[in-house]
Amino acid sequence: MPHEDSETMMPVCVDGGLTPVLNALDEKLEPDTQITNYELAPLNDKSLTKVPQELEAQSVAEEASTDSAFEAPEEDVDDSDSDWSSSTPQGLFPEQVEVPAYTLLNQIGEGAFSKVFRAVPAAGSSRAFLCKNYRQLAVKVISKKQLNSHKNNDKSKATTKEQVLKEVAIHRTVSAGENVVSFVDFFESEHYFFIVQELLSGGEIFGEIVRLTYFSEDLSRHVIRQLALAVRHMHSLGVAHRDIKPENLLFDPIEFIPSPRRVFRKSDDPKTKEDEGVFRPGVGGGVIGTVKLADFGLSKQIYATNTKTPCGTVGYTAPEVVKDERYSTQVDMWGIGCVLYTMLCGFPPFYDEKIDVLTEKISRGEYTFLRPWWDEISDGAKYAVRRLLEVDPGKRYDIEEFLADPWLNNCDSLRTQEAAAAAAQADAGVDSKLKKHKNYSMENVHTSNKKKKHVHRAFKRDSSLLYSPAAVAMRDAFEVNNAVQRKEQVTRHTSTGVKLALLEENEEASLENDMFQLSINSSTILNRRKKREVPIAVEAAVGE
Ligand SMILES: Nc1ncnc2c1ncn2[C@@H]1O[C@H](COP(=O)(O)OP(=O)(O)OP(=O)(O)O)[C@@H](O)[C@H]1O
Repeated sequence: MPHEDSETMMPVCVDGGLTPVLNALDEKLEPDTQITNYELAPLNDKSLTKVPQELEAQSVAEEASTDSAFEAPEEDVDDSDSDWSSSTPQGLFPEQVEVPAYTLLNQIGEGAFSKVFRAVPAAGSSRAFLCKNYRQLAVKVISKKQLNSHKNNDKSKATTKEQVLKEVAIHRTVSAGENVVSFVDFFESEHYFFIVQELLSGGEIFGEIVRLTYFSEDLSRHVIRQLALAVRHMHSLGVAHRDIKPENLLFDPIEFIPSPRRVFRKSDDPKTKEDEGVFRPGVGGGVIGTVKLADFGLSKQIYATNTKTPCGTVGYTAPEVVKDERYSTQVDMWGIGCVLYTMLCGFPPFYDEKIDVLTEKISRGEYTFLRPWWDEISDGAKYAVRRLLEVDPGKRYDIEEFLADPWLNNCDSLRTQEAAAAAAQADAGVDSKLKKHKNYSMENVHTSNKKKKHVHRAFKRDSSLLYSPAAVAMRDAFEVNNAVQRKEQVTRHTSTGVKLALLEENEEASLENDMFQLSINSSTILNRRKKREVPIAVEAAVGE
């Protein structure tokens, strides 16, 4: 039942909102315990099947003495030198001491306050049962010290913990979506928060765009459709992701099958353009199979699904407010448009070295289908991009409209001969189709099921590509773009006089941060990047 408090007009989250979940999480916090294990009641079918109730039974602190019916994962075969397949830790990580339930194998990603590790449930631990469903996992480790050093007053400290809990609550809420990275586990230790998720071993779609410079229409459609399905799931639950970008799209790799006949666009340099490989309808193209949406750090519940009432606004349910709230999810449609544009041509729709100019271009929706890069891209694809990059959120495609778009529903076309040949090759046996790709170190990864000896691939990408000036510029463009979109949403609320009760404190803080980032108008992206702490490799690349 919705909780209404029309007298006080206090922002109380309605039934189905996240506040009850957060409160429940908060009550579980025991400040004096070294490791806090949150009891997370499953919120969806997927987490029910993948995170059984045993998860709640034991404290992670009890690991050493736990005598569980642990079925040790079978050893991998011939994978000792592989980053993505080895079950041997590739170092002793300081974080490991505080997470005995999982064995951290190697670091695979990094965020502003976090590191992400490939991991396995520790033998004999209370999480060992997870081996049945997950051969490997991704453990996001958020450093409390780094979080807190970002802010310097007590109120903000509380806010940052709240932000982490909110990310967890939202991730759990949306985790059942087919194309959403599954949530597995969450707990806190003295120095860290740990968010455990399913592992997508291909890494980020971002890396593939950089490597291939652009995707064919077939491959773009394959990726964007899966992103759209993830977004539909989130929107159906009243949640907006608000940070859609190629870095937050992860994929499971498939075997690479080289194109028997390369087709180049006139803007390509045949000497340097990487082969995308054969596209197989229903499977994927290049090395990209299943695609899933990750990172719910900026996600927000917009409305409760049962009432469609704006979340956090009680006693204020005028139709225009509800309409406006629903428009909030339209931020994601803009994000989908930017990702689609970028995949099709290899560069983002909005870019300028000066942030104030870039901000202006984004606000006005000023982009073009630049020649010669867009010359050979179909009108159907351009139409879809146009409908997504519509400045007025009311006119912009919503998720259902996009999923019905003719171009998106064009059957995965072309190259049927190649697809048939690929299928024949696949039938001929696994080993014969393993092809060496020059930009990858390819490793065979054997699953724990020795009977099937199913082989899939893990890839090590040439990381220098990820810090090339073009790659850094693309990252920056998405970062600024998403911040502008979030800001526009709030500005629209304010200017239409709509009550901003939905802006919780932590969101105001992040908004301020966005505003700060965008208010340094005279900065160029280059200067701004230098002001932040960035990896040395980025600086080096920029300095070239
Ligand atoms: N489930 C996963 N499987 C594989 N890799 C992952 C997974 N989750 C995260 N990563 C890798 O770690 C990176 C950082 O993760 P994530 O985006 O969740 O961290 P973050 O702290 O929210 O980052 P940011 O500061 O950019 O928002 C991802 O971009 C990805 O490369």
